[in-house]
Amino acid sequence: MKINVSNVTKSYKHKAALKNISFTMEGPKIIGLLGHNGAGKTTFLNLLSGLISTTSGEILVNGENVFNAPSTLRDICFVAESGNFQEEMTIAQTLKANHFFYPKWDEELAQELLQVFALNPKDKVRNLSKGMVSALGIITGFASCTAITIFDEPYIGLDVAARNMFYDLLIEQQTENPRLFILSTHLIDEASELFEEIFILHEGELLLQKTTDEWREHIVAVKGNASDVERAIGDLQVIYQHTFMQEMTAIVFANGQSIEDQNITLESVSLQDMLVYLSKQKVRLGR
Ligand SMILES: Nc1ncnc2c1ncn2[C@@H]1O[C@H](COP(=O)(O)OP(=O)(O)OP(=O)(O)O)[C@@H](O)[C@H]1O
Repeated sequence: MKINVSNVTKSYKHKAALKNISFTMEGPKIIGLLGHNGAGKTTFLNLLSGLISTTSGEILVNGENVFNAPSTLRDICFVAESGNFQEEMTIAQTLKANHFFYPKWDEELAQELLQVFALNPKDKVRNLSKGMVSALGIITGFASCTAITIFDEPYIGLDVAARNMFYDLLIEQQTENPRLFILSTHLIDEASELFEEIFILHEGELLLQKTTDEWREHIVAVKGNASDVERAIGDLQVIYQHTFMQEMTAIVFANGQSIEDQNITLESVSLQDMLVYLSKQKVRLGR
């Protein structure tokens, strides 16, 4: 499955939620779609799922525009943050409707996960707690077996044990039935080990698209005396820089170049920190 995003802008009245972004996503893979509040993540996911249209530019899924080829939507399951279920339906009816819509639906898995998350199929959606709605979303996403499965903040209201269950399922499903999973979450440190590729949006722009290996290899924190750090980093792209009492920390994009100096130390940068640094400085590292 390949998603081509070309020059996409989405404006709501006078506000541009996405500003001329272009990139590709290709699966099977687990992708982390990250960004602070209002970055444009949900807007992008709504566009990809054909729920709203672009102001300009286009999104193609395997060469097809989802608006021109509605059948493509049967291969995209978007589990929205708010839980996009009908309040008056029971859990059983909700799953049945999804079974009907998604051609590759795995009913056995759906039944198994109902037990795992201890949901009663007879309960109405309107009477479920937030965590139960999240669990229903998780069941729907996995059982849909769609080539593109999207989870937007899938675990609101779920405790750590249930979240860990979600992570385990994600790994298990990616092994048994590989697909393109897009996971948008604010719990970055918790989920960062799962991601194979990372996209960071900020104020409607794409600041970073890197595989996890690229990010780990190329983005480093250089620490030491300010003059030593400056000499060591030379003309490397600086993402963030902070000096306190002559001690400097510079987060740099090394892009394969080695950084050497006896008096400096090199440290890895967590994904959570990188998101903060990139957004603060609005540095764009794209592809
Ligand atoms: N229906 C809408 N009408 C007007 N503005 C909107 C609408 N939906 C989103 N926006 C605006 O577009 C911008 C991007 O919102 P979006 O929900 O895509 O961000 P997000 O990255 O998903 O944020 P969060 O992490 O808080 O869910 C925000 O400024 C938001 O206020």
